[in-house]
Amino acid sequence: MEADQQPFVREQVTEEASKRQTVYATWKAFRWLMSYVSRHKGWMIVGILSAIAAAVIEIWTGSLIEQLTTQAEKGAGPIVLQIVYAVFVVILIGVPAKFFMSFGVERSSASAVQDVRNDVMRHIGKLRVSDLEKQHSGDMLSRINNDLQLIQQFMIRDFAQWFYHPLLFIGCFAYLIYLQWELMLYSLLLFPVALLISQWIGKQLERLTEEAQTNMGRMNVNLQDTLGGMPIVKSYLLSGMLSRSYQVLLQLTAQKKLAVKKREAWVNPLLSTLMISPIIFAVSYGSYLIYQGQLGAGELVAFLYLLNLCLEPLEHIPELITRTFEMAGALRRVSDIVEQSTETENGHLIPKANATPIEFKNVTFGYEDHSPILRNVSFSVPEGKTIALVGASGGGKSTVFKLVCGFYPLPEKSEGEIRVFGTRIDGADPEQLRSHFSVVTQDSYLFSGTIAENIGYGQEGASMDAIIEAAKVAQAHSFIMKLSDGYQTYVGERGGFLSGGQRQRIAMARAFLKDAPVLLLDEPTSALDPESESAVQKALGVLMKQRTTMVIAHRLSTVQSVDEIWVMEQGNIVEKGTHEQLLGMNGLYAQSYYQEFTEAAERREVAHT
Ligand SMILES: Nc1ncnc2c1ncn2[C@@H]1O[C@H](COP(=O)(O)OP(=O)(O)OP(=O)(O)O)[C@@H](O)[C@H]1O
Repeated sequence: MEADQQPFVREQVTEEASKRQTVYATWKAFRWLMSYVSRHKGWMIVGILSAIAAAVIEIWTGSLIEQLTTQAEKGAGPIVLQIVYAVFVVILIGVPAKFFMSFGVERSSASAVQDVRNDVMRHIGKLRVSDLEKQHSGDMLSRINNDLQLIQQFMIRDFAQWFYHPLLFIGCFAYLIYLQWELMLYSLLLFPVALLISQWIGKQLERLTEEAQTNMGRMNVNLQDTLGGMPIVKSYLLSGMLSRSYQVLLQLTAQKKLAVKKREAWVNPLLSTLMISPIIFAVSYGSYLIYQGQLGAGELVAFLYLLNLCLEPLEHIPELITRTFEMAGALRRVSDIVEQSTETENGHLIPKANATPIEFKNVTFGYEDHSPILRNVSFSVPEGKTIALVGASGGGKSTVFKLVCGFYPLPEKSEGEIRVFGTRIDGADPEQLRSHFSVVTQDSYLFSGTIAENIGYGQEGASMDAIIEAAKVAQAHSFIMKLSDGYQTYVGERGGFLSGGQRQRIAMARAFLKDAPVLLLDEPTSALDPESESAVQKALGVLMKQRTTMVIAHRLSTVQSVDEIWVMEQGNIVEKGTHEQLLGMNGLYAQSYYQEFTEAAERREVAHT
């Protein structure tokens, strides 16, 4: 029996622990948000003080009305008139108080949320590539757009109400207790029930909203995949499948949102009814007291006015609680982003004179701890030389580049080290590190914008002359000039309006402009037709001159003239030498070379027949 109960107990314990974690995460996220609000505390203080003033003015008006009815009952005409004037004056003072309550909090909250957006974006820019690769950009977008929108709405619409309504309630409540404590307590008989219901529902709404927001993130992921991979989606007839999964997510999100609305729909009328109950109780019991001669009719009128004031916040507070719970879920999802650790920024990477540009010493690395991709790799790339990395797919060639650029750190307990210009790169400033490299990959990324802008990204503030010069060296100038808008031609999303060869030459021009001492080329010509390839090869030849270069290549014919070729096999460098030396070794390189040579000859023969 005890053994049977154990899993149940364990489940309860983990549920308790996860609840505690959620509460802690919410509290931390809220403190994080408040740190932004405190940067704009001037207007926030104006807003909060005005909220307090507005609440005090409301209570003051109630107290004047109570005096008014009492004096009217006594027949004190002149005093009554004075009180009526006083009521008007106090009401007029209340108008600016309410304006500054809304405006002060809105102004400070809007600025705070703007800072949050900026900081979240900056933080994303500093996240580790290794962590970013594990998340989908669509989900990230959803957090930045949908979740931050929810937080913004809460801050602007609801935050000030948290100062105004509770204070109004406490003030009115205390005053009513002072006036007629017995009548007040009878009136509020059913009130705790309303508060309990709204708190219970609030928690459900928080959970449902978080689930709906998570689903919206997934919908974004789906949408981005569909739009981003449209040619593949269409050619593999995937649009039906993708739209079905979008529909499922949409339905799930709609269900969650409907569940939120359903709860609100039945709880709000119930709460409104419970809200009116104090008035009904007060009128009934108050009439009885008048009948008993213990209360004047005027006193009851004043009591009802103040009770109504007291109920106004109680009508809003449950709604405020539910919206706060809704916002808490979104806040946790946004603050999750800034909780993720960023790349180190403290170290410096200052090139030492005559130091080797790239050096690996006993580097063992795996994306997962248990399966190494590189095994005890050591090498150094001499200054001004060109080294080609070749080998079978999956051997770890691109991983070498990712490590050199510091995208993935070596494990802490690793005995290996990577040095760039003599300095260990772990702990080095990532921007300083990457300033030493120009990277050109197989599918170079072009940003939405013009050709000039895309080349200009190579060097901040580059002049148009420098951009044109770089394009000329990259063999791109002549095709750019043939385009209707020349350098101002819009390249489309990811450079979709240009051909593969044109995109590569623009990427090459960008690399020229960067003018970094080391070139990392990851199969820059493998996706090109022979004509584009020869143009890109020509550009590469100029780019590589007097620079240290590492080039990854699949086709061995493209790297025969480099200074040295290194063959990678299952995470090791197994052969090193010039093209001739490697052929002489008659090893893996020679086998691959002759196979490629034979295949090319066969293809030529087929083409001739
Ligand atoms: N981000 C990643 N997370 C997990 N595993 C990865 C990641 N990137 C690469 N790998 C794995 O590491 C191994 C080496 O990949 P790498 O890209 O370095 O090989 P490669 O020699 O450049 O291959 P190719 O010539 O096909 O580009 C592969 O088994 C690959 O699946």
